Amino acid sequence: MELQLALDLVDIPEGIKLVKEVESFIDVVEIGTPVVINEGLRAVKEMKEAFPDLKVLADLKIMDAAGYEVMKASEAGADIVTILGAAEDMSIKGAVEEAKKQGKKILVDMIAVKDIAARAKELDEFGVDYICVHTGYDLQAVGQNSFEDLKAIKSVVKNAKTAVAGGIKLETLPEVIKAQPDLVIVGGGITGQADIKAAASQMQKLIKQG
Ligand SMILES: O=C(CO)[C@H](O)[C@H](O)COP(=O)(O)O
Repeated sequence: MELQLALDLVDIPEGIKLVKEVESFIDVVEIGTPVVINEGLRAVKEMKEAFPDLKVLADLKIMDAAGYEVMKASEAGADIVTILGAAEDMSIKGAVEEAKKQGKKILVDMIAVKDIAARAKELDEFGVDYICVHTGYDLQAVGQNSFEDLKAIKSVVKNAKTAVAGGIKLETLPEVIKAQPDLVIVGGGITGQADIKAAASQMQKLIKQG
């Protein structure tokens, strides 16, 4: 099980400063969608240059023109690129094909997908690398989480790794770990804490205990 730190509400210098503090506790650093919108793929490039040993995920949430966008994110240094599970099958296949060509990985974000289990089964057959259940900020605000969706994809996915994101905190991490995802994605649960280092370190400890 790996830990991914999601950076959503920072600029590039703030992001790099933050990662310096928690570098040894995380496996993947995510350049979140708002950061890509504000800073462009330059954020991916500068993060990879600053931390060549960390995997960098570009959270592009691709919906169309997937091959091209995966190519651009890969050129910027991304190791993993995200596409939406709601995208057309052709787009998902295009993303997988380009990622394979570039030696990169595709993570499918299942945000807003209604029949999670059925779509996860299809995506798994397309050869995606990760399938991620995700409760976005708007549904977190009304008290939702992704624990049941994680169990649902775990029961159907045979090849892809599974991931979970959306409002995970130190207190809820044990319940997430029980479902045994391959990748746990945490943003505010680390970046919003008074002691960022302690939060990341405690999370890594729980994840390592499995
Ligand atoms: O992709 C995202 C929002 O669309 C976030 O990066 C993801 O939800 C993790 O952040 P948090 O733990 O703060 O919810």
